[in-house]
Amino acid sequence: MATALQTKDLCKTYIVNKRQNNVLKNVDLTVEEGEMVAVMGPSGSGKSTLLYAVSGMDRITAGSVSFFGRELAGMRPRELADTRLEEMGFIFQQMYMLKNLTVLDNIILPACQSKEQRAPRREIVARGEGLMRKLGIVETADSDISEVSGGQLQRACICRSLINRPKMIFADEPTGALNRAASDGVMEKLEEINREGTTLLLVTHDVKVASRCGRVVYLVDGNIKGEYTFEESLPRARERALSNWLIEMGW
Ligand SMILES: Nc1ncnc2c1ncn2[C@@H]1O[C@H](COP(=O)(O)OP(=O)(O)OP(=O)(O)O)[C@@H](O)[C@H]1O
Repeated sequence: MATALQTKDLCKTYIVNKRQNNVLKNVDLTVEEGEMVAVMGPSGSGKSTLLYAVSGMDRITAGSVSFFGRELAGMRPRELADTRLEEMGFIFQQMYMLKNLTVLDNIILPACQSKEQRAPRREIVARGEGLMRKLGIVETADSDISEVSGGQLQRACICRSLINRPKMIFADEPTGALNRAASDGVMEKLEEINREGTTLLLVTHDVKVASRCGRVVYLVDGNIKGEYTFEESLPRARERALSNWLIEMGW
């Protein structure tokens, strides 16, 4: 297995109104291929900033981010955009679906933009429908995005994140807008995708969501304060163990 992601002394500073905000401070994080890792931490600790920095969505201030052995900072803008389109998948709490397209058209959009896939539209449509079937939402293919539930829409976002067969998925609060049942359904699918080989890094506030991952990284004030690797196998035991550990971390 390769190392999917590695940061060394990663720093991110925002300057707002001439005031410097050092959000990430020398973060060293390694995610191996095939892992499913949750990032937790207090509000404002820098979780989303970390996710954006390691996925090339935001420029870093100092340090390095290596994605499957390639330095993101060393890439030209076009190469970075192609890497994000072809090799990374993104899932956000806000979903960012285009309102004037159907659910299926939203899902296949990244494949239509892909240079690597270069598949005829009917093949792309078949792949999109196949993913929708797998995620249990194929009946919503031709619906307008305002006509489906939040849980269905988030599953559609997962389909979209998978359409170009990414090596790694980055998810920012993927279940944040969902009720417990819909959240469990989304997490089951993300676990399944992970079992099939896709590496996942996800930010969450939810102990139940994080307890479905293999490892939890705890961020405080822009630094990794600790990490927890699960040894328990039963869901309840995992949740309890993680809750106890989070309390020790000061959560
Ligand atoms: N685009 C931006 N410009 C300026 N400051 C920003 C920007 N994005 C985030 N910040 C600041 O960075 C800090 C960390 O924000 P971030 O969203 O990464 O935290 P978080 O841990 O994800 O928080 P939450 O759990 O509340 O979502 C905050 O002080 C925030 O104000």
